[in-house]
Amino acid sequence: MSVNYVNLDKSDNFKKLLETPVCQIKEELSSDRIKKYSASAGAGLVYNFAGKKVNNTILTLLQGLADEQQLIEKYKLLLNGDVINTGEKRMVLHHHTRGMKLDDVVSEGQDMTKFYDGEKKKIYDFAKKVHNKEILGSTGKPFDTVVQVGIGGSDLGPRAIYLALKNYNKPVLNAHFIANVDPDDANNVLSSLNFETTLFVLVSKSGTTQETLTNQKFVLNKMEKANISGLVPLKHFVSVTSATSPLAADTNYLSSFFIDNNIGGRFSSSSAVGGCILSLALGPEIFERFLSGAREADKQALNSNIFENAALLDALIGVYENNVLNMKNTAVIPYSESMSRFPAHLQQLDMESNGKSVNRFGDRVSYSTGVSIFGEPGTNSQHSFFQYIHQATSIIPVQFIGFRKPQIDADMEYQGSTSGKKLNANLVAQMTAMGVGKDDENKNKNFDGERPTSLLHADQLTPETMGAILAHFENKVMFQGFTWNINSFDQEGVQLGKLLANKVLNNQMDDVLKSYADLMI
Ligand SMILES: O=P(O)(O)OC[C@H]1O[C@](O)(CO)[C@@H](O)[C@@H]1O
Repeated sequence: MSVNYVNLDKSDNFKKLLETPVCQIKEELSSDRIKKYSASAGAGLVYNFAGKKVNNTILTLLQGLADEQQLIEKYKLLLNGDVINTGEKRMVLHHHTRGMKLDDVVSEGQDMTKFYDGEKKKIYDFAKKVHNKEILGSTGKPFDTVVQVGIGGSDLGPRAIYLALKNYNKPVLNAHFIANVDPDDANNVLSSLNFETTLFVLVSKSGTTQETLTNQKFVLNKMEKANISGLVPLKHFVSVTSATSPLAADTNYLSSFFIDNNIGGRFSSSSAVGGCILSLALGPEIFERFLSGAREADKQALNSNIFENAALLDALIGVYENNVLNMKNTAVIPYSESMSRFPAHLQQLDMESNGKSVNRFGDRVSYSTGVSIFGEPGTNSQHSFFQYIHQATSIIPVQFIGFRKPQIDADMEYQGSTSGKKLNANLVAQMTAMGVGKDDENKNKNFDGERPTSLLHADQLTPETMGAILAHFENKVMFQGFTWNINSFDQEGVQLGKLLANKVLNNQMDDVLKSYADLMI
């Protein structure tokens, strides 16, 4: 299959979109539209886009744009192991970690399905032995706690998913996370733990990340200082890394699990990076259900019809908002406290992937790529930054996420309604207020409306739904990257800061760096 990688501004459908009159949500929104404007995301997850500034003309052009930019063909090439990550000359294989593939893919002589399944089986066996108390701490006590030490993609996704699912099924082991090199944070987490019953999962794909290696030392130091008779600190550590990293050579860990360089950090939640902590904390069965939800969403994303492919449609509407309507921010608001860290994961996923200025061939692009993302759970966010979203002069599209049922059967009624009903009443009220607004003679109390919203909804936040939500956004980011003709899978923009931090630590500073350093060190 041959495809053309072409900049967005060369697309005829994009040029037509620029000339097409913008539609008004207030005029379009109706109960019929709310029923009709829905696309399946897989695994029971549905994307409702009735609150978007799109009509049939615009949607037809977005379908044309998807076809013209060969988005589905490019997804298929990615699945089949094309070197899609041109910057790092790598394949992009995170779909394969959840069993989503078209054909077998071989990388460096290795069948990748066998590799990912093999590491997953090693993790499941290890987790079961920990749960069955066949594997014990070095002083002979069973493990009751697991702590992931890692940062960025080695922290955000696994942490968000653990928090999302720990209410669904009581954790087998309680999980904690240490990411920041802030000593107060590591100290806080460690101060509440019993080292004899704690297992640490050190996660670094590169095995060179300064913060993670420092935090490993921090933990080891604390364990040594605790002076517990018979405690062998490294026998409370497993590592998750790539086979080529310096960590891979260290055989002192209790066990080691591997990923490979074809999995980007921010796309690694369904690999051993998420698999190890989530299988230990929640159990292999829950992780397997999570993977099946992600796989369902990946399959749905193969559909070339935008009305049957939520990730594709979400991606295209996002491009339309960014490049035609000039909206450069997106708020992601889950009406679920369990999803409190999911917006933070999306910040890395989306902004590290699509915050680029050059196309996949290294040429500067003349249009904007990526959006800035922020978010907090509702209803808390209503009492915080929603004033801005309702009445500020700049418009921020809102991506709502909601569930019809809570995870725990413990709701109660007060003033005629349950807490869960109040939560979702607020969600639908916000969507309506943002789209339709309210006229008032007092301009201070006037709501213009015309704030675009969408809703990803499902019955309940289950492992399958969580997998589908994760994959939905991964695939959305991928489709947007293809539409903008950029490489979504490298992250050169994070290197300069790392280099300069090392210059400060090694005392190799120029005047500007030295003057800033004098303020802080
Ligand atoms: O897993 P590693 O190699 O420690 O990297 C952690 C994170 O650092 C980054 O490379 C950015 O600095 C992310 O892309 C990655 O998720």
